[in-house]
Amino acid sequence: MNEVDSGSGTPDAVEVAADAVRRLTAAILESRVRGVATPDVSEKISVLADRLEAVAAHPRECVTGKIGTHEGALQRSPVSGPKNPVAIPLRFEQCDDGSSLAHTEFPRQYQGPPGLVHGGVSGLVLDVAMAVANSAAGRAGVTAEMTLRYLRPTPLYTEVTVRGRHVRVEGRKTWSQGTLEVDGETTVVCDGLFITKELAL
Ligand SMILES: CCCCCCCCCCCCCCCC(=O)SCCNC(=O)CCNC(=O)[C@H](O)C(C)(C)COP(=O)(O)OP(=O)(O)OC[C@H]1O[C@@H](n2cnc3c(N)ncnc32)[C@H](O)[C@@H]1OP(=O)(O)O
Repeated sequence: MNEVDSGSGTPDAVEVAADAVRRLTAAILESRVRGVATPDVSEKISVLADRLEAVAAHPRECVTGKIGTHEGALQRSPVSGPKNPVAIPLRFEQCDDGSSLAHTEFPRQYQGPPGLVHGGVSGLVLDVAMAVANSAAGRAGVTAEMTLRYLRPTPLYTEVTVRGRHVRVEGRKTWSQGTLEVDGETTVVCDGLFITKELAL
């Protein structure tokens, strides 16, 4: 089993900052924070945001490369990216049979119904799990269709196993399947159709 490249091993300053923002996001959502989120704390956070925004490149300058191949795609991904503060982040491994595998716990910021993972977030994660398996099979492409079946609730702060596998191909079409599992039980199944396409971004 190989870890799919989603980080350098030793976190760099951006990864450390992204992780701190992730913790901040979860903490801001906690009701207990209301008492300490004084104007002073809020102002400090806003000052930092202003400072970084002032030196950040325009978003359009950041987008480079081709889908499935460009360096850092997984590092900046909204699912697996250690450099992306909105990412969980998930560390995918590629199994010997080509499927993708990751283990995670979803924190508060991914909540849908109380205590449960938002269904759209499950879809987001499974899209990437399938895309990683497709890329490993040399079938990078874009998502054309996803059908999600929510079989059981997926709880927050509980270990969730994420799997993606490549099912079959026909011309430019690739069918794949992804699952979320908790305690060995499948909570969400996603069937996806991907169309092979190189994106010149
Ligand atoms: C070692 C491992 C390292 C891995 C390291 C890298 C990992 C890297 C991970 C990155 C993870 C990012 C994963 C994000 C994945 C997204 O989020 S992609 C973003 C969401 N998707 C999109 O934006 C797609 C938008 N749609 C489009 O661009 C176009 O509609 C499409 C899908 C490309 C199709 O357009 P097209 O190229 O003109 O193709 P077209 O000729 O219309 O159709 C081709 C065939 O597909 C069929 N088709 C097209 N659309 C559909 C549809 N919606 N439903 C059913 N059939 C369809 C057509 O009927 C046609 O079938 P045939 O006639 O050939 O039988």
